[in-house]
Amino acid sequence: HNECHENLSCGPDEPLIRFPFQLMKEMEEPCTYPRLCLSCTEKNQTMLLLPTIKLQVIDIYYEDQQIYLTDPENCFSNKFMQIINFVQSYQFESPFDGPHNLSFLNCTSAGHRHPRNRYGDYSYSQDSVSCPIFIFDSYGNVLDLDLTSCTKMFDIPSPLNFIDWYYLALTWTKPNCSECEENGKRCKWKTNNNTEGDIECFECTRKRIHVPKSLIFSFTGSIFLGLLVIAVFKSFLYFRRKQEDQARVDKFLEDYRAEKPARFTYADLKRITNGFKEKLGEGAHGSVFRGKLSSEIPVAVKILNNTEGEGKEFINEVGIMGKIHHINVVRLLGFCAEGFHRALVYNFFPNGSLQSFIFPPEDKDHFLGWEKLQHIALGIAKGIEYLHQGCNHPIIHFDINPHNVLLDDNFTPKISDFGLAKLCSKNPSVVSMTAARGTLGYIAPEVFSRNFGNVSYKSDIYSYGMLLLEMVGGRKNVDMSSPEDFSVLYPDWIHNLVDGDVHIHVEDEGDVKIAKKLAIIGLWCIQWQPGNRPSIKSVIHMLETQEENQIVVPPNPFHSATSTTVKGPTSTRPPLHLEVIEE
Ligand SMILES: Nc1ncnc2c1ncn2[C@@H]1O[C@H](COP(=O)(O)OP(=O)(O)OP(=O)(O)O)[C@@H](O)[C@H]1O
Repeated sequence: HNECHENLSCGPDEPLIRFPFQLMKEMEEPCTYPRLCLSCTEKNQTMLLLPTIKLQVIDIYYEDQQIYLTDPENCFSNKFMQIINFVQSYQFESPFDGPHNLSFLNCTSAGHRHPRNRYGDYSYSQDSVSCPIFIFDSYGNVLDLDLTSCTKMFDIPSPLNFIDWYYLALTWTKPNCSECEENGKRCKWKTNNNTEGDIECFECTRKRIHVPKSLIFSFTGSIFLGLLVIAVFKSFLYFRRKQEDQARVDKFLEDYRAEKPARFTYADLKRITNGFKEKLGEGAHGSVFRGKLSSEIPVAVKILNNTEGEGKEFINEVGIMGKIHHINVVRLLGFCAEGFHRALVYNFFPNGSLQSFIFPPEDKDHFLGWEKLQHIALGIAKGIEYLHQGCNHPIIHFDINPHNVLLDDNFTPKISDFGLAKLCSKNPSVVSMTAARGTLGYIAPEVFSRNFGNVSYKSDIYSYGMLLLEMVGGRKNVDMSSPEDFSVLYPDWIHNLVDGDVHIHVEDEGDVKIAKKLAIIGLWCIQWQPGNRPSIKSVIHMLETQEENQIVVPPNPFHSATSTTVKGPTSTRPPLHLEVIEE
């Protein structure tokens, strides 16, 4: 059914096919009343299918409901009865008013002009054998015909019109689509009609996909919402970036201000430490409490005992630490000096001091591992290098020991406790001392007694060496059981380790190398003569670049104070009851 197809036809010059006609395909069910069926030939001719015959369609005028037909075999007389039957049963009429006659002529030879197409091209044919009877319509034009060989058989009144004797013109009365067409509509057979041949009008509009309005609203709504979310997100990012910028500037300003330690009141400290609630530990100079600055920075507040030293420790710490900034040195954030209250405020380090991590390697639960120990040793050395050579005024710490090395979350060591430190002139090779100082076991001999040489930055090297050896051995380097007569235990033991006589617990070969390297460097650092100890730069160089077997093992100071022997355990020790020289 060509209900809406605009351009259905058998070929470019053929009439359009639409209601009430329908295009039949071959093998389709027979065309029965009220259907009017057309088919296409191979030569693209349009054929009207009557029950038993086919007539060629020359033209169809849908507005006038007229169809023009011709017989492809050019012999209407042969099909006259079928055509009459068809016209009557389908209620076709003649388009022209009034009765007229059809004359039947018997011709022995008749030269007819035949239409070849609907535009009036003609061809002549003469086939009086297959079609001896010629039908002549009284309306028709006979001028073109040669009827000399014809004899008239009979005349009959006819409902049909033959135009120019070769067109059959018919008007269909049913179905009548004029009403629908006047309203700009098309018509079609009623789908569930009881009376055959009934039609209904319909609008031939392009098929549209019906999208519910709600769907359109929700679609546009979601697009709008999406755009809104993107806009909000973008502005959120914009403002967050601005905030981050602002935070960066604030942090910079804060850091800039913090270049100099802040001054706190005692009330501030109370607030920071929440009334000195959480005590982290206690040292020789005071107690340390945990606290929090307003900006959520965790801090450790050291309340100094103000009974001794006339505030010297305090001045030392604030004076020195306020000036220095290094990743391996504790940062002094602030201080308090109010009446007799003295306090220092540092960054808080959750891992506490190195002392609490010095364990024998066998103690697997607490031992840090050799790699980490080497990393800590290197960090401390770099901190000392900074103090000795890196800042404006060289600083000798004088109290390097595991208590005064704090560890941050990543076990990066931070040298702390500058209470004994001394700011030196540009050439700190010789320092004047007023008293023996430091922590038992780590104090360089020359600090104890000038018999061993001048006090200098090499004193820190000695303390660092002892710290290294303690890290390797994981136990105390002095026997404190009889303080009157303490004995230095470590170096002898370490020498045995280096010689291979003592075995320490290691996981693999690499660990042995680290342990021996730390031990050898430690031994170099604790040479009795300050001049024999390496500078902290050489220590770093050895730690960073050299293999343990490339470093020469130093002489055993416990074998003889002046001995240059390189190897061999010793049983004799120099007297350790040295007189403290007051300067
Ligand atoms: N910044 C800090 N962060 C975390 N814990 C700290 C901090 N400073 C100190 N502590 C803890 O408080 C303890 C006491 O520290 P303090 O420096 O007063 O004493 P010390 O170094 O152990 O001894 P001394 O003062 O005699 O050298 C330390 O052992 C450490 O555990």
